[in-house]
Amino acid sequence: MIRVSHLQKEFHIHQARAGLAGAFRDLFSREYKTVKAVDDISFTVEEGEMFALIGENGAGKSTTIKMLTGILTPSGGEIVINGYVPYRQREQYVRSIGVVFGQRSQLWWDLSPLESFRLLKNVYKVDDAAGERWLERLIEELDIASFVSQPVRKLSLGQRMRCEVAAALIHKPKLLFLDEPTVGLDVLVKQKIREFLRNLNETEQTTILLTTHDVSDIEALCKRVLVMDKGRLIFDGQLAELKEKWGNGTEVAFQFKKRTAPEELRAALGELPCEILRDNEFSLRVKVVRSQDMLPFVLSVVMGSFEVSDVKIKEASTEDIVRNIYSADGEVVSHG
Ligand SMILES: Nc1ncnc2c1ncn2[C@@H]1O[C@H](COP(=O)(O)OP(=O)(O)OP(=O)(O)O)[C@@H](O)[C@H]1O
Repeated sequence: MIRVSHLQKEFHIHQARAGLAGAFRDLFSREYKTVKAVDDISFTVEEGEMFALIGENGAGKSTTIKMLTGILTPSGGEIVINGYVPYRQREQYVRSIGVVFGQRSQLWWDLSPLESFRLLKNVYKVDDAAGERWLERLIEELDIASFVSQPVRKLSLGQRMRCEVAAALIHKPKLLFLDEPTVGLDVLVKQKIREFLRNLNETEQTTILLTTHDVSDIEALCKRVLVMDKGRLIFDGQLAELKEKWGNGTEVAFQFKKRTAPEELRAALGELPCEILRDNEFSLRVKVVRSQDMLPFVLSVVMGSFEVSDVKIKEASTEDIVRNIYSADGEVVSHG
């Protein structure tokens, strides 16, 4: 459905010189700096995938989405989506996609969402019985019936966002882009929107790409995650893999029936690359990095060699991982 190869976008930014003399010189010759907002990224997406594009502020997510939706023309590389090149065949292409940009509305401020939906139906030429049934389904599943006839300016952010999602889907696109769809929303509205998106993906096979700063959006919706940093794609894979790669690993806390020294545990585990931490004489923690391979081994060795009264396994949360991806100074921690 989506094929992106060696995509690039550069911006040329005018750099103002300092002081009055600098401003005077700027009148005659301007200095420009080039910013590589998107720097040679490639990925493909199959129909029906639901995935997240994440990265810290300025990583290049919005620029990427703008190129994918045909708003910006790339400086280099190629994008083919559904057989279209977005920035070249913009008019036909936008009929096949839906877009929700958190900060930009598709709804007319002084009209009710319902009136906006009817106008959009005309624009997209889906003003038939099937289009009407689809709209009714959107209204029901997004639970917006009680306020869909009020002017948009009177709606709360959560109500408006649900209407925005309906507006983006009026023409039943096969591909939906969402840029920060849950930012600023309360937990219940977030849940409603997520449930709706999950169901849409399952029943209609809609391909969904979202950018988000909210880690719980990813946990709830996406198996696949793309991580951008300084314009480059630094990770493309399953959420579970991301946890393995950037998580601090998994920690297993053992409570022993008898006093047990870390050295005894080390002797039992041999050369296994793991860290052993001591809480007290009866409890030790084992930290493993590649948990999928290591964890069963650690459990069987320790349980087989010692008398254990309790075991607790603590996996890194996605929140921890995202925090780990960006170290305190915003640099990406290198993991090979
Ligand atoms: N129109 C523009 N002109 C000049 N520079 C731009 C423009 N748009 C983006 N940039 C620069 O490109 C880089 C990537 O920005 P982009 O908005 O794509 O990042 P982002 O990952 O979406 O960040 P955020 O999470 O803050 O939205 C930044 O350095 C930004 O300053």
